[in-house]
Order: sequence, then C-alpha cells, then structure tokens
Amino acid sequence: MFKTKYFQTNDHNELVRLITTIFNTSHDGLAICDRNGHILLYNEAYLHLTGIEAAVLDTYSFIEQLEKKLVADSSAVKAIQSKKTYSVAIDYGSGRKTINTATPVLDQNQEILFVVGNVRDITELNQLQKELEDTKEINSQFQKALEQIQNSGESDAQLVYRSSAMHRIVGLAERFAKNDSPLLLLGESGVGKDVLAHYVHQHSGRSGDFVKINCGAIPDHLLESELFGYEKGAFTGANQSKEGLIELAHEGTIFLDEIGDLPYPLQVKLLNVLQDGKIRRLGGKESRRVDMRIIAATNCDLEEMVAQKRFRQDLYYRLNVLSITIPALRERHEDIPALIFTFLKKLEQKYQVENRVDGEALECLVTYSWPGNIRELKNVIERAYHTCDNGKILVEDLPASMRTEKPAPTTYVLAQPHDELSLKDAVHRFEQDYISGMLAKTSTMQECADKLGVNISTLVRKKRSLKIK
Ligand SMILES: Nc1ncnc2c1ncn2[C@@H]1O[C@H](COP(=O)(O)OP(=O)(O)OP(=O)(O)O)[C@@H](O)[C@H]1O
Repeated sequence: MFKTKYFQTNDHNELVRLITTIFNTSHDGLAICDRNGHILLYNEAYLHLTGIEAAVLDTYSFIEQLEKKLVADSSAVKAIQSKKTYSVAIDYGSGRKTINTATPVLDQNQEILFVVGNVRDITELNQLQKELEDTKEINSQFQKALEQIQNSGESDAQLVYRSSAMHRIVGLAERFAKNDSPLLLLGESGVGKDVLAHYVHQHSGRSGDFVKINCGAIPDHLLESELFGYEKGAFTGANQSKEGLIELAHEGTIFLDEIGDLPYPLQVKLLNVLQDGKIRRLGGKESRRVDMRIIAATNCDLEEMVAQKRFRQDLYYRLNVLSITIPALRERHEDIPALIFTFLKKLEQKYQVENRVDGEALECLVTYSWPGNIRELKNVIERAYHTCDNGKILVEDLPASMRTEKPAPTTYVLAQPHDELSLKDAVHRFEQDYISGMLAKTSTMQECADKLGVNISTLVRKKRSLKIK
C-alpha cells in the first residue's frame, strides 16, 4: 500500500472503516483465511461470484470444502500448502468463470498468518475471447475465399460456396465430371448453373473446349446453323463452310443454356446427335463423329413443358440422365458473406479501392431473400461499391426494397374446417401443399424425402399421385 502526503489519519477506527469500505465495495471477491483454511472474512462479491452459501463459508474451512468436493479447486489450499501465491481458473456453478489468486501473509518465522484470496470475474473476458475466436474464424473463412480467388485460373468459372448444400452439390458435380453422360442443371435464374457447368468441364479431364450456347438468346432461324454448322452454298449467303458449335466442342463440353428455349424441330436433331454421336452440317452429305459432353441447363419446369408438348419427352429423358438442382440463394445464406467478399475483392483488384461492408448492411444482405439469386447479389454489391463513401458500404447504399423487406415469418398453416372439403380432399390438399413446399425448400429428392421421413420411392409415388410438378 502506498500513502500520499494527504493521508494523515492515525485514528484506528477511521482506518478500520476505510478498509472495511474498500473490502465491501470491491468488485473482486475477497476471502481471508487462517493457516488452517478457516475463513475469517469475506465480502458480498465473493458470495455473488462463487455462488457459495454463506453458511458453507461459516461452517467449512477451504480444506474441508475441497475434501467434501463442495468446490472444484482452491487456490487458498494450494497457497497454504506451498506458502506461495497461487492462482487457479475456476468455473463456478453460478455460471461465472473466475481467476482465483491466494496470497499467503507470513510472519517472521515464515509461518502463515493469513491467506488473502482474490476472486476475479473473467466471464466477460472469456466472452470477448470467444468473440475474438469467432472473428478469427470468419477471417479465416474470408482468407479461404481469397485463396480460392487467387487459385482459380478462369475468373468467370470460379465457384464460391460455404453452405453444406453447395458442398454436396460440388461433390456431386466432381463425381459427374468424370462421366460422359449428359448432365442437366436445374435451378432458378442466377443461382450459378453456368458457373457449375464450367466447373464440371474443368474437372472432366476433357482436352477440348468448353463451348456455351444460350438457346434463348439466338434467333430460331440462326440457331440451327450455329449449332450444326453449314456447308458452302447450304443457303443464300453461305459463301463458305462453317463449323457448328457442337463440332467446336469436340473432345470438350457443349453447354446448352436455357435448353427449354430450344425450338421443337431442333430438339429432334439434337436428340439424334446425342444418340449417334454424329452431326451433319446444314447442306452437308457426310456425318462427322463428335466426342463431346453435353451439359444442359434451364430454369423452366421441363416436366411441365413435356406435359404441354413443348419439349420432347425423349430428349428430356436423354438429357436428364444425370441432374443437379442448385438451390436458390435464400436457401443457403451461409454462402452470402463469402460471395460478397469475393465480389468486393474483384472490384478492389480492378479499381484499386478497398471498400468494406458495415455490420448492419451485412446483416441486411445476409437476410434478404434474393429473388435474382447470385446475379442480383453481384449487381447490388457492384452498385454499392461505386456509390458508397469513406470506404464503407452502409445500409443506405443498398436498394430501398432490400432495406424494407421483412424476413418471412415461419408459420405453420393449420387447416381450418371448410364446408366444401371432405376430409379426404382436405388431406389430399394438405399433402400436396406440404410436399410441394418441402420440395421447394430442399435441393434434392433425397433431402426432401429425409425431411419428410419417407423413403425416396414413396416421395416419387406421392409426387406423381398428387400431380406435384
Ligand atoms: N457459386 C458462385 N460463386 C461465385 N459467383 C457465382 C456463383 N454462382 C453464380 N455466380 C455469379 O452469379 C452470376 C450468375 O451466375 P450464372 O450465370 O452461372 O447463373 P445461372 O443459374 O446460369 O443463371 P441463368 O439461369 O439466368 O442463366 C454470374 O455472374 C456468376 O459469375
């Protein structure tokens, strides 16, 4: 203890009052015991932090408390035994985590007079430590995302994901990549079908090119010649022969995006190519062998189109040998921070300006429902990157519609009695709604079946009998 010149009290009572006040107002727990561990004094904070009853302190010495396993550990006992200051970390039943330090006070014969015990609450410190660890974890996730950017050769084909749903999908894609069967990629617009098709090609070991054609973007009358090529003189203006995109994909992959838009007459021609592995150019006589892998993608309901006779059933079956449905972004919010980080990193590399997303804005971005999926997220980030100030993207930099969106409440719809519905019809309708809802929420039939607690063949049968699309 240090005294300044202002401390002049010699009054014993005043001194005791002062020390008692210090003792009682201390936020640290204090307990003083003798050389046998009998507790002489303790304060309110000691009771509060340790959760030990006053009656226990009045009855049992520290040594007895330890013997009776009333406490997990005791710094005081250790200090008594060693005659040295001793610290232990203790988790009390009160929920507090503490560091307890016991300091022995020795007489001139080196015998213990007292042991002064101090209990310091480190619960909040632990909380801070945990938050620090969480932050480090997020940091390392971002770091991995960064490595992913740096390691991927072709920037457009880069696939960023963290969610378990996407882990499963990528695993499936890697397995399917080694296969030559057609692959059908399904999912809403902007979920990353194009990116996944690239990924499959990259992992296929095929030496040829990845050739993409958007069946919906090319006018019908040009699509045939683009796909199949033509010979000189095949039609007016065909002054020389030209390879079609299918031929260009020889030994590689052809990616037919928006396959639902392939005109009906061309569907037969494509089916023939798939069956024979040969193509004939427009106006050509000979067939050429093509060794290509077909990946088709659509956000249309091809089964429905087949039912409406807008898509050939035989082609549908041929394309749908292997299929992957990519879930909407709102079903895999875990991917959002890594995607944001990736997009920001790319913008930073391009414009040499570093902008970060502030916490509130990040929360808004993570909870938004993203009807336009990753494409919409990318656009929102790019716009916010260019409009934000002071290196920080704030909520105000996000589109107004995003800021006002309320998270969809999770409600269970309970059937209300309905005069016009028999129980059978009501059950039918309920099953229809419930299964459709679960199908929309899950990314594979297996996952859906698991969630519903039925096997997959039951689910398929139900789907058919309930006419669920
Ligand atoms: N997993 C991902 N990682 C990084 N970027 C992604 C990912 N998925 C999609 N993107 C980006 O989002 C945008 C939309 O992706 P993509 O074109 O692959 O979607 P799509 O499902 O093929 O859409 P559409 O059905 O409209 O053709 C692209 O800019 C793409 O680079």
